Amino acid sequence: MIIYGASGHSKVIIDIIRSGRHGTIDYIIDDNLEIRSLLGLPVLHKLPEDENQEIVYAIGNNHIRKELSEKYPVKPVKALIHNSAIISEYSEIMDGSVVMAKAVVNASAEVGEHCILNTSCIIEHDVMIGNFAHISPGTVITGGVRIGEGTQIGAGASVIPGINIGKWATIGAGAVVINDIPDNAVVVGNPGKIIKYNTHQNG
Ligand SMILES: CC(=O)SCCNC(=O)CCNC(=O)[C@H](O)C(C)(C)COP(=O)(O)OP(=O)(O)OC[C@H]1O[C@@H](n2cnc3c(N)ncnc32)[C@H](O)[C@@H]1OP(=O)(O)O
Repeated sequence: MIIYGASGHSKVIIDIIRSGRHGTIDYIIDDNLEIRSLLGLPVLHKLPEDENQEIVYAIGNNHIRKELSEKYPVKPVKALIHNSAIISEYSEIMDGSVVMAKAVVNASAEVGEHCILNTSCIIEHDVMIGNFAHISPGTVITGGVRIGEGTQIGAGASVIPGINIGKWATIGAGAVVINDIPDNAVVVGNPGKIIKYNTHQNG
């Protein structure tokens, strides 16, 4: 398979793949011509000509990950899951998503395409997560929470059961979300309060 992006995030994805079960990495692609290798892998600067080549978008920015996946509609990889993650057989994680070490996904959770479930996040039962969302390290997403497309939940944040969080919102690091959150809202603190709204540029 091919990794698109030679960033810190792609280093963690390399670790997922090397943790087992996912086959081999052919090479990495990046626009930056100065980057020639990453963690012992070659970095090339053009897309594969074979449309059947599987690709994972190793880009942390949710908007850019979406734009790339729409611009280059090559075959996304099946979800990449670190060997130490605990994933219920009754959950679903869609193509292109990545699940870092020690993440937990419980029964009846549904995770969309090209999501990031970062290190040690907890996705409880019946949670629904839209495409291109990023659930940062150490977060706790409790039962029945819904998270819209492109939303980022910051490191260490918690969301109480049954809350609906809209699309392209940002929940700050360490926030505790106790109310429904509209699209594009930026929320910080405990209890979580809206401080502003994302535009495409800052979100
Ligand atoms: C593997 C990895 O690294 S995954 C990466 C995980 N990334 C994260 O968890 C990052 C989450 N991002 C944050 O928490 C950011 O601070 C954001 C998105 C909430 C806000 O960022 P910005 O838009 O740059 O806001 P800015 O820094 O200007 O802060 C605005 C106000 O909110 C406050 N604030 C910002 N973040 C937080 C926070 N997490 N908790 C409490 N207050 C906060 C600031 O103190 C400031 O308050 P003031 O106006 O009274 O001075």
